[in-house]
Amino acid sequence: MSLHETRKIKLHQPENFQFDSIPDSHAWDNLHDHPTVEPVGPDTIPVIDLCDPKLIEKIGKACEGWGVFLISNHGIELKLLNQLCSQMHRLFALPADVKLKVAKADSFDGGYGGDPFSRFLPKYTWSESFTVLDSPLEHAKILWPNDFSSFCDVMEEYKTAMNRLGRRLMHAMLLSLGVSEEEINDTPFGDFSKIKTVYSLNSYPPCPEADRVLGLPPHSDTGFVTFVYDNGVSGLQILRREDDNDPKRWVTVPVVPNTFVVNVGDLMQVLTNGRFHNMVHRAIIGKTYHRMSAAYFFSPELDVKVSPLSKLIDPGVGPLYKTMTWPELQTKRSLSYGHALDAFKIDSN
Ligand SMILES: C=C1C[C@]23C[C@@]1(O)CC[C@H]2[C@@]12CCC[C@@](C)(C(=O)O1)[C@H]2[C@@H]3C(=O)O
Ligand SMILES: O=C(O)CCC(=O)C(=O)O
Ligand SMILES: [Fe+2]
Repeated sequence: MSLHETRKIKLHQPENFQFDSIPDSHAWDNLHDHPTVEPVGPDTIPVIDLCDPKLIEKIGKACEGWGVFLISNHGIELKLLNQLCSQMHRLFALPADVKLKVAKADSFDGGYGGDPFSRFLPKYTWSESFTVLDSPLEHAKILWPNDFSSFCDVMEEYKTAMNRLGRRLMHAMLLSLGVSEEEINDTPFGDFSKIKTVYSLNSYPPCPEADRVLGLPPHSDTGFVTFVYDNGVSGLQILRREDDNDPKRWVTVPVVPNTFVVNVGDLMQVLTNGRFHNMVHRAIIGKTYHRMSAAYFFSPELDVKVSPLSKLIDPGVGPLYKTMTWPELQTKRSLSYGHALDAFKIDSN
């Protein structure tokens, strides 16, 4: 398969590149719009131990002040996480023509593809991804006709573990805002068991001109929260700004063994009526190491209506967002790049 053919589906195929310098199609010119800083001093991203007696307080502070944090002691076995990384390696090591057999028909489908923003942006990303909606079985049977179950078994275990972790974290986040267990159980998602399973496995191959290419352009995720686990190679950056007077900067998320990065998504901003803010992030590329990550989008079933929780609505101000379903928000996102939530804002005038 030629580079030209793979480009038609807007995909970066590292094995197709024979280059002395990167092709212009992949060279971004606005990567240094804000300075990049290390996560130190005031930019130290919180690491929260899920067994900390002060968990609720710490989570609340991290969500209000940051929108991103790392979690340790999360209860997911290292053995499973190592298996997840091995399966990611196995998947992305497949030849391009095999991976393309399960190419996404549309950017919001499950399957293999480039990044979903490429249709809005002038350049291609230096990445590939495989998105799973519910189960990878159908695709895995095409990728590995004689051995699909080792991939599926690991993914099934990962899904069960992540849904349990997601529920636990959502409870802690809402408890931190004073929403009681009873009130959480009265939400349309009950105890957060009405959850749609969606995750993306991402691959960011190294690039000799790493500072001119981009893995994923800046975006916020649309679900409640996203859990990112990577293979120990750094590359995730978050756009930090404490208040309007603070200069924006890209903070590189540190690699801390056996932790997940958690970031607040659009639907969490809606649910908390703006108390917690979505987090803009991007993925950059390294010069030497191949980064892989699994991003688990903890989000409601597709027909569930999400609106600000009544407990969190200031009576003097009212709700800041209209009721929406996850697909309605995603549809807005698929029509333009950035600010999908604005379409659901309630004008306070
Ligand atoms: C269900 C999904 C979540 C997701 C859109 C998608 O249909 C499949 C991929 C996901 C992803 C990955 C990159 C960032 C993101 C914002 C995007 O556009 O596609 C997320 C999506 C999301 O959070 O809505
Ligand atoms: O690879 C990462 O660290 C981030 C991935 C991500 O932001 C996404 O899949 O939405
Ligand atoms: Fe993301």
